[in-house]
Amino acid sequence: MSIRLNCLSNMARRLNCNFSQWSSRVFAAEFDSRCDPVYFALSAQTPAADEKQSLLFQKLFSQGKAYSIHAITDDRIQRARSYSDLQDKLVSALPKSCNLLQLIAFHPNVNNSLVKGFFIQDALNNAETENMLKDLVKSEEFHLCTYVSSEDGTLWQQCVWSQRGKECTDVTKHYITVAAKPEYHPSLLNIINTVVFYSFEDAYRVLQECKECIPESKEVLELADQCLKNSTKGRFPVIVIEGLDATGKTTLTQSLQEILRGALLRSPPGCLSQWRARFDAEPPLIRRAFYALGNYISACDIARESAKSPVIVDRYWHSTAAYAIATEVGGALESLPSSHSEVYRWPRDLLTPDLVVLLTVRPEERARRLRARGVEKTREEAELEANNLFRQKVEEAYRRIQDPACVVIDASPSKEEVLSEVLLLIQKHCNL
Ligand SMILES: Nc1ncnc2c1ncn2[C@@H]1O[C@H](COP(=O)(O)OP(=O)(O)OP(=O)(O)O)[C@@H](O)[C@H]1O
Ligand SMILES: Nc1ccn([C@@H]2O[C@H](COP(=O)(O)O)[C@@H](O)[C@H]2O)c(=O)n1
Repeated sequence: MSIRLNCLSNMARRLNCNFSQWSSRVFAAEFDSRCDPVYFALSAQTPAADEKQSLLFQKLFSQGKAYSIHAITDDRIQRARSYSDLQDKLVSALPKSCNLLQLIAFHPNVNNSLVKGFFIQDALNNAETENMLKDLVKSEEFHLCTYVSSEDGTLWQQCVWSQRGKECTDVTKHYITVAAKPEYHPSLLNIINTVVFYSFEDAYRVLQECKECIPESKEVLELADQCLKNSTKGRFPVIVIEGLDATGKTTLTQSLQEILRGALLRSPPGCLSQWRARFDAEPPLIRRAFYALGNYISACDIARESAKSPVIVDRYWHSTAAYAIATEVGGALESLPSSHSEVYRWPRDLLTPDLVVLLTVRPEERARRLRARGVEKTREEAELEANNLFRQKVEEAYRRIQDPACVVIDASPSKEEVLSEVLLLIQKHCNL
């Protein structure tokens, strides 16, 4: 069986072997991002045997040998980067007999309590797997557990492994019980200020914390320092064009610029282009903070240009938030935060456009355009094409963002038809 990697993310605060820290956490192991995870908790007491529970745990733990592992550090930047490194190590070094799943631990309804790691099923109970995982624990960066059953196979325990001198041994054991499915998907606990930032300061702080490990952050921060934090819009309208890849944003924004004799800007702005690939390679916490700051830097240009002419913007805040939310939230479309959730609010200190148009295109037409263009796709866009569910989630998140909400138009018709529809919208919303 090949290594299967489901949707992934980052870890929260330091985890040690103190049972009290873990006892109230719920764990979720995700077999498939489209289905509900298996939720389980730890218990100090021997739980009553339960046939249904036992069958569920058989599926999870008894595939040869099972392990869980996650990074341990208080530093959120280091934690996010360790998680990414761990993912790379596991994907490249685990034997083919292993199945790699996402494992998260969280306190239900407690924001930012989510801790992310991996669950490993080794069908062949390979010594190589155990040695590799024990080596990782030696670096003291990671916390490793194994899962063992009672003799009759009805009860399961989690054993925490720890480095004692030269030996890595299991030091504590806790019973495992099935936990209730939480009201909201646990990934919602870590959206605000982890992948979506609602103020200049919050995004800026992340890059400040990165200065040592990512020297390029200093240059991005210098650019951010130069921009006015509360950019005020000029008297001309600001029109943002949003949409998934190949929905026609570039085509439309160029036509609008010509017809309205306006300025054409984009987010992230050109001055950040040289660092984009660098930050795209970083974990979501850092990558999303970079894009968030990009919006504030673009806002300065928008403020300046809107004093002189109408401004057309190719992607802005809606893109930053929609992609971040859709990527972070595992599971089905229904797992997205509900329409009234605060995650869809506009940042209080970011320049607000007069009109945001969301271009939507039927999936077949979008795929046709992508093929016709024949350009290399970014990792995320390649995933978009492969993953129809993710595409739907990004689009739905776009639609839910408020104040300003986007006006959705079907951009599947010809370029001329799309342009005239958007010009009508501009007339209606922007007094042009
Ligand atoms: N209304 C339309 N009908 C048919 N083809 C279109 C239409 N609008 C754009 N296209 C074509 O679709 C392709 C993608 O368009 P475009 O580059 O404008 O999209 P985009 O949203 O800017 O993509 P990206 O976000 O990847 O830059 C181009 O080849 C373009 O000529
Ligand atoms: N304001 C923005 C703009 C873009 N992104 C991220 O970039 C990707 C799409 O950019 P393209 O240049 O390919 O159009 C997308 O994956 C977004 O995550 C952003 O976050 N904010």
